[in-house]
Amino acid sequence: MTTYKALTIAGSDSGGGAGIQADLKTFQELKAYGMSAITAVTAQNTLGVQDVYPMSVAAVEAQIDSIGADLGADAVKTGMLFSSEIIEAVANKIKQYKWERIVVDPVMIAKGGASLLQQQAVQALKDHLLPLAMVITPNIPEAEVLTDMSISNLDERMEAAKKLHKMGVQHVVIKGGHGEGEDLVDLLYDGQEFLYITSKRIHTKNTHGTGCTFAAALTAQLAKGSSVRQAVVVAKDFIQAAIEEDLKIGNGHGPTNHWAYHHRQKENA
Ligand SMILES: Nc1ncnc2c1ncn2[C@@H]1O[C@H](COP(=O)(O)OP(=O)(O)O)[C@@H](O)[C@H]1O
Ligand SMILES: Cc1ncc(COP(=O)(O)OP(=O)(O)O)c(N)n1
Repeated sequence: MTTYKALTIAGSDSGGGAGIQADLKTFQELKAYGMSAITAVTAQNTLGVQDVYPMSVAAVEAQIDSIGADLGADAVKTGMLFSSEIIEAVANKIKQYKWERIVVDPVMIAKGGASLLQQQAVQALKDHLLPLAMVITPNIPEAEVLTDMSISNLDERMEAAKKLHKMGVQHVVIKGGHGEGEDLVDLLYDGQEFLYITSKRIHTKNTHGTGCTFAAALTAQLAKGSSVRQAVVVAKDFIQAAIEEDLKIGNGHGPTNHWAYHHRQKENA
């Protein structure tokens, strides 16, 4: 049996709904072996982010080296990177280990408004990491910051996807959670065609960590050899199940249910 390996380079969420914790749970549910390099520790729960403790660049590099020198990775996801120094170090390590299946989730601001990326680090993301990305998965506000345009309809989202593709990203997924209306569209652009992945909006406040979970599912599928298009479809099914069967824990925006997708697969088998 081949073991497929997925690495997440991201921040830790003590509440377990987003960040490294969401990524590792998702990798496990999709049968990819999960590994991590922690860029920052957040004190966080369903009510918000209480504190952020960034790791040193040396600590981030050392974790990646431990993995690169021994286990290797079939796909890599980046999440909260916090500073331009960490972004540059991560980009250099990705190049050093010649990792190619890279999913960049350009995490900027948590649901409660806490900043997870310093403002001055946006340029470093564009200069150093986007050209290495097989897929980038911004939500609408993140796509607006990266493209310096405002996005209020699907046409503008398509224009933003083209701009991001021109920055060197191979595939762009602009997620639709922050859009308007009952129909929710995640948009995939591969440089030639657009694919619209649609679903009904689920009315719940328990959406903490949806972006991390979606990108982690995508990464797990890429680690197993899926095409980007197939991986996005599975990731959408994974997050849909995780939101539909939310856990109703905590007093704020609760986490999604990372075992719901697998549970459904077993029930339908
Ligand atoms: N209320 C919802 N109902 C159904 N799917 C949702 C809902 N909110 C988010 N999603 C899905 O979760 C994923 C993350 O979306 P989004 O909220 O845009 O990103 P982020 O969590 O990074 O802000 C996307 O696949 C999106 O379609
Ligand atoms: C440590 C950490 N990383 C990323 C996020 C953002 O997660 P996301 O999936 O975008 O979900 P919300 O925070 O917007 O609910 C985070 N909160 N913490």
